[in-house]
Amino acid sequence: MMHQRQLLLPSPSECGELDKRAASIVPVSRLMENAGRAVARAVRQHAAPCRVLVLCGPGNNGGDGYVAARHLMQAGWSVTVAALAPPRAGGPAAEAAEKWTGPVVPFSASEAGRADIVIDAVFGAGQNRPPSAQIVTVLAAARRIIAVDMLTGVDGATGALLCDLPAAEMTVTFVRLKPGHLLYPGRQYLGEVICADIGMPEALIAEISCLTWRNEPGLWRVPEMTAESHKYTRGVVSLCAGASMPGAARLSAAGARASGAGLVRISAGAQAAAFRLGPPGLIVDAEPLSELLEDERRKVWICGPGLTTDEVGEVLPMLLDAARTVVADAGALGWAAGKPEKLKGVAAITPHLGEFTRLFGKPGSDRLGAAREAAHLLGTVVVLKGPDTIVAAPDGRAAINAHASPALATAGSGDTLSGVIGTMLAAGMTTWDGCCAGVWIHGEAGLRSGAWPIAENFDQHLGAARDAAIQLGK
Ligand SMILES: NC(=O)C1=CN([C@@H]2O[C@H](COP(=O)(O)OP(=O)(O)OC[C@H]3O[C@@H](n4cnc5c(N)ncnc54)[C@H](O)[C@@H]3O)[C@@H](O)[C@H]2O)[C@@H](O)CC1
Ligand SMILES: Nc1ncnc2c1ncn2[C@@H]1O[C@H](COP(=O)(O)OP(=O)(O)O)[C@@H](O)[C@H]1O
Ligand SMILES: [K+]
Repeated sequence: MMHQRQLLLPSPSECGELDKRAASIVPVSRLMENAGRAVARAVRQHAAPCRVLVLCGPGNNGGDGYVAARHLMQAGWSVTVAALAPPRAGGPAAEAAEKWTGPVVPFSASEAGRADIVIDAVFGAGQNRPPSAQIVTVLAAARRIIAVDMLTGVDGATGALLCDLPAAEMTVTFVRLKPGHLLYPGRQYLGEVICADIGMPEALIAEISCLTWRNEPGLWRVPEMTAESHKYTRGVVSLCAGASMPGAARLSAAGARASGAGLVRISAGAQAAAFRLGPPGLIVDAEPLSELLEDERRKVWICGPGLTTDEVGEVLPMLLDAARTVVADAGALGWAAGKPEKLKGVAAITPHLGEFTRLFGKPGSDRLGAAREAAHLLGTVVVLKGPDTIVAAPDGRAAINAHASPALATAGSGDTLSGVIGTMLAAGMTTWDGCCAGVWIHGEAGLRSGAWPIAENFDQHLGAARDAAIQLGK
């Protein structure tokens, strides 16, 4: 099982905090030696011996570059170094540069173009502004790039692109991945991302004030079935259905059932007859919602899939008045467009980027920060869906999900997700844990669904996906 601490995604500034604390225990020069050696090892495993140019910046990222160059040369590779600027005198990078005895060439596009592989050690965690045109031109001339810590031009905190970039084949980072390694658009420029252990004391990692994690089992635990389980302990999920888009509510209900809810009931009102033609295990209620809400066992409600904004307006305020745990999706998000405060009181919202924008405005290049702000503003968990789904809690915690597949990008897939999240909450998980687990299980089902699935296919894999989450979380 992954420990929560192993899943931390420190931002570059949190890494700076870590480096400062570490300095009194492990000399930075030793961490740098380990980092550079790890880069050289990764390069040797990745490619056959060839001509390598190491581009070194003035900071510690450049320092790692000088160390990597030395180790590759010692392994018999043909290596040259080009320095953007000399390292700060007296620092660990200057020490590493002094130990470089091989050829130094100009920091130029022609040198980059001559090399078989360019190692980018220009800037890493210290990037605080866009790279100059000179740096962009030199990187663009490279045939193959391997990045040290982070590709120059990708913001490690947000995954935002700071300039036009060629893609790296591989990125070797240290200690922990950073948010920018998982967040798009940066993620698609990093190639394979490897995280090397460089001897940073684990106890120090537990001390930094980082509230961002990779979304994997271990961050949360999914309840198991026990011999005494009954349908109410497994959890009851209720949904509101509408007249015009019955499919969405049915997909959401199917997602809830297939991910292990004990009982799923759909409040269909006048549409009950139509819903009763659906799967026999789905319980369809025709009674008015006010009557259904008298049953206190029906705590968790999904509101939005398949509902028009008018229909949401009729039911969502009633659910909130009755203090239900509400997962608001689709139509419920449209109902609150431009007035997100209408959603105060719901447990979780699950917008895709378009819905998020209609609620809160364009998130800009820092979606992680925007999701956190939205969660804080509403006091609800925000699941900002996409290839790098972000789950943000009002208290500042955030998880980034990389466990998914573009196979999920098919209409109805979001409805399935709201059902899975409903099941996790009905099983007794906290809202934050349940949303994170739901997103991971949905991603796992997508990964198991083969090529080009339709939303209905995910259901067949949700049980196994939940089981995988249980087993991996042990
Ligand atoms: N996290 C860790 O535990 C370790 C990190 N190490 C390395 O240290 C790196 C961080 O080192 P630094 O903090 O020195 O930062 P960088 O080497 O990334 O940047 C150095 C300096 O460049 C300047 N700068 C940033 N963007 C610029 C731009 N676009 N144009 C011009 N100048 C710019 C900054 O002001 C900064 O002072 C990491 O990326 C990693 O490679 C390792 O050496 C050792 C251990
Ligand atoms: N490229 C992708 N890679 C991984 N997951 C994706 C990708 N695109 C979309 N998804 C996931 O698919 C689901 C789509 O949900 P949504 O946009 O609400 O669609 P719909 O409303 O049609 O159901 C979300 O869970 C989202 O995270
Ligand atoms: K770099």
